[in-house]
Amino acid sequence: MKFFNAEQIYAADKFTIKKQQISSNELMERAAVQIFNWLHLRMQGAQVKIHLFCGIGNNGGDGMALARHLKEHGYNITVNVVNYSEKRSKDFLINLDRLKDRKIWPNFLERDCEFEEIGRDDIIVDAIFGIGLNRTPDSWVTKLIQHLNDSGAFILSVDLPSGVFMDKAIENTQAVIKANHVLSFQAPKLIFFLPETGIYSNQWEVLDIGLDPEHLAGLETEFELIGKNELLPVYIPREKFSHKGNYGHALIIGGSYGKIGAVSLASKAAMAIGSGLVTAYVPKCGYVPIQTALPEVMVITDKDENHIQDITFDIAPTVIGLGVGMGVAQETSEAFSSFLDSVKSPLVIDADGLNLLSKKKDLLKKLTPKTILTPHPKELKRLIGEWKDDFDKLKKAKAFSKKYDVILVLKGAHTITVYENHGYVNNTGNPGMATAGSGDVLTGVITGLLAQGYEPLDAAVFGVYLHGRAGDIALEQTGYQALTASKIIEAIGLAFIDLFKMPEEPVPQEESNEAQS
Ligand SMILES: NC(=O)C1=CN([C@@H]2O[C@H](COP(=O)(O)OP(=O)(O)OC[C@H]3O[C@@H](n4cnc5c(N)ncnc54)[C@H](OP(=O)(O)O)[C@@H]3O)[C@@H](O)[C@H]2O)[C@@H](O)CC1
Ligand SMILES: [K+]
Repeated sequence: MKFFNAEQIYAADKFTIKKQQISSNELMERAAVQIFNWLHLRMQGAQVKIHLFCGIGNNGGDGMALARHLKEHGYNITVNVVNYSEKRSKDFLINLDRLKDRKIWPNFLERDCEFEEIGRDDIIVDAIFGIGLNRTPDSWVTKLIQHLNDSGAFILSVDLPSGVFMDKAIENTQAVIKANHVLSFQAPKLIFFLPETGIYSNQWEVLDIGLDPEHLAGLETEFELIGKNELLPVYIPREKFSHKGNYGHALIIGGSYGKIGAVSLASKAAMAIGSGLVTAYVPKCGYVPIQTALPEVMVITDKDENHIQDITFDIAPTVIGLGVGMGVAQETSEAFSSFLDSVKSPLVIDADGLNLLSKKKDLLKKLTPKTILTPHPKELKRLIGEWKDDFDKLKKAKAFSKKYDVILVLKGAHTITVYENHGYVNNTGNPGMATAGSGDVLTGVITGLLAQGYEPLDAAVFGVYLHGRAGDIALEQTGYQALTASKIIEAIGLAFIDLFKMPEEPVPQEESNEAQS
């Protein structure tokens, strides 16, 4: 699913209005009816107090139109206009008149006015600002926003939480609505997925308001949300007459005294994701543990007992995953540098491999094209330097990817894979996966996919998705706290099977008809 920017949404509005021969007000009405149906289905006429706060633009217009529908269905509402500007939009004014025609008189909120009391059990509809926000709200609007956040009431935001910009960082965190639920029109917004802005949208849902699908499909976007629809075409099916040689040979290089488990996890994950053969390259102390724990995996040992000192081998792996548990000893660093002089295979580099690259940035130039780097935030900072905010981070990551021709997997709650000018946002995974060894599993997963012939970018995006999905499936048995890296590996098979499950049944007809009435 694509993430559109504000200009693309405005243009899609215009295009749709022209093509479907409707007025902009009719489009607003569609949006408002969708929100009304959502609320009505859940509230079934309950007399909980609903406080609507509407701006003077089209986000406010959505709120005014919603107020009319709520009133007509007997809901207990108060309507407030947050009068932050004289420049009211045409469709806001039309909907204000329609409210007045029905004898509903909104309270007009201005600087220095008193705000109405809101109970903890009430509901707030936030339609103050939408995608048109272009500067930080005034201090009195900020105070109102704080008043709403402090009320403890359930906040439903229209399109996005008021105070979040579509394309830049928040300047004053006090001036942002903390939404319990966001009903976003047509497509999700990138800001729901970035840590600094995502915290303002506890939950979100997309409402289809019928913008022209062909027009939207033709738009180029910098970011997209990854789900089954994006990945099914990427999946490489298993051929009946194939053999293990068709599925590649993954070599996992890493480990040091006390950290052999990292290689064990990565190798096991590479096997579970379907690599034909897997070999682990470890210091001598890793030989017995890996041979004992993983009968399917072959082992090559370094000349040293405790640290890797010389990366040479006489096998021809399809792909190499390097760095997990490896340490940053001087000898390891030198061995890594001379290994990069001759390596031709595709590479996945994680953990201490990344730390070594950060220490000697010249090594980045020696990487095979489209090497996949999988940094967590601290490792990323060492690689690309400090960033000001999430948007700056993405900009720097793109520049870094272009400069060195690498694929960056920015690990986080919503991992984003960046290649050149594009970002692929993941939507699987859960906080239980913030656990030791989870990253080692991801390295194994991506390496194992590359071994099977997936293109590097596909392997990275698909690997991140499957790793997260396996974590979600494992969570059902373990809960957040007891989720371990080994449990993620065990669920990889189910993550593949889940890829081909049909989506859940739609809501039965009677129920959806009720919502329209
Ligand atoms: N296809 C869709 O998705 C559809 C979208 N629809 C809805 O339209 C919404 C976008 O509406 P919108 O363009 O009127 O902008 P909105 O956010 O209401 O802001 C209003 C104005 O406020 C101003 N302003 C900005 N910052 C400010 C500040 N700090 N303090 C004071 N003023 C400030 C700025 O005007 P300016 O003063 O800069 O000229 C801005 O224009 C969208 O989110 C969705 O809810 C649906 O109706 C139908 C289909
Ligand atoms: K809003």
